[in-house]
Amino acid sequence: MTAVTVRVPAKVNLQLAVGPVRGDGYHDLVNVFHAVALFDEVTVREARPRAERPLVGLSVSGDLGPHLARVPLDDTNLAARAARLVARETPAAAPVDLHLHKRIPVAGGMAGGSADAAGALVACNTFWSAGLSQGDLLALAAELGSDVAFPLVGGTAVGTGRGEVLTPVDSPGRYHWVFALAEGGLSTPDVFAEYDRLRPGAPAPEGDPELMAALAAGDAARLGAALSNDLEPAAVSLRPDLAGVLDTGRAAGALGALVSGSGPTCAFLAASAAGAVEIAAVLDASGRCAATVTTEGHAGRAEVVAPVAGR
Ligand SMILES: C[C@@](CO)(OP(=O)(O)O)[C@H](O)COP(=O)(O)OP(=O)(O)OC[C@H]1O[C@@H](n2ccc(N)nc2=O)[C@H](O)[C@@H]1O
Ligand SMILES: Nc1ncnc2c1ncn2[C@@H]1O[C@H](COP(=O)(O)OP(=O)(O)O)[C@@H](O)[C@H]1O
Repeated sequence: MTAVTVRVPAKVNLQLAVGPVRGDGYHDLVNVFHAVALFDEVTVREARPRAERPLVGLSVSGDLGPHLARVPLDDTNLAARAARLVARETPAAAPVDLHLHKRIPVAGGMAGGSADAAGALVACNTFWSAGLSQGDLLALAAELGSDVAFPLVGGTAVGTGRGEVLTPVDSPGRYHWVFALAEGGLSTPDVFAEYDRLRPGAPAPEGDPELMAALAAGDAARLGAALSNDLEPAAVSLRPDLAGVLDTGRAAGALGALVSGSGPTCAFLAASAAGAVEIAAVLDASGRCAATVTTEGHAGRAEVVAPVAGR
């Protein structure tokens, strides 16, 4: 095999209930992940011959403008870390070049780095014929971050613990989404710290039965009304301009609106594909966001799209 490409989805959180800070610095969550059809692609190929061949070489491309420069190309890149974890389990692993083609905004609350890490786990497992099971990959994902396991499962799933313990949700609905992308990003730890400041003594997180009923029924209007994110006040406190973005999308007819994860991307649920295009047009014309993306959910999990056989 000379190359493997894995396509891996972004996420939005349909519910994000956040408990008090734990002894280890994390927060217990009830995190309803929903994969959307906005994909990064992770390609692994045999490393080009060069003077010094690191185990994992890294390059990045994409149309994200200035966002792309904020993707680290050193050992801290989550996808490179993921590749090295697979190599740890695969003594015969030969050096590879890892390429990330990014469409998911960076530090946008849509788990782009986590998606790349999940994609790298799947791609390296395939490329090196490492033989790791889905359970093995989920365990490695949890070592990398709270959000890395979800793209290995895809669809819609409830995350508990710090978000890494996943229970898939059966949902027949096909939902139409608009994402309003922001200039700049928000740091996830900063948003959790602002949450602790705004809400000392938060209660233990609880799932929302109304949201689960809306998902089971595939009822977009009901789902829109049930969307919730405990981190939203913290994200808006750090980025007050997001309040205007949310109001603009709501006034344009969104069934529901919320900050995605720790933000600053804002997500809007539309009644139809045409409705999503209209909401996006209003957001674009408002000048309140950097760009918009319309797409659908839920999307599938990380999957190999282009294995290239032979040498
Ligand atoms: C908020 C969420 C919602 O899905 O997503 P993003 O907005 O980042 O996409 C996640 O919980 C982010 O998960 P992830 O980005 O993987 O975070 P991690 O690397 O595990 O942790 C980074 C930091 O975030 C905080 N953190 C993260 C998860 C959690 N359950 N409690 C926390 O307090 C901690 O300060 C931690 O040091
Ligand atoms: N492959 C990657 N893509 C994007 N960011 C990455 C990656 N690896 C590490 N990072 C770092 O992770 C931070 C969070 O990025 P990202 O996962 O895109 O956002 P979020 O956690 O808000 O969903 C970035 O600011 C960047 O420094």
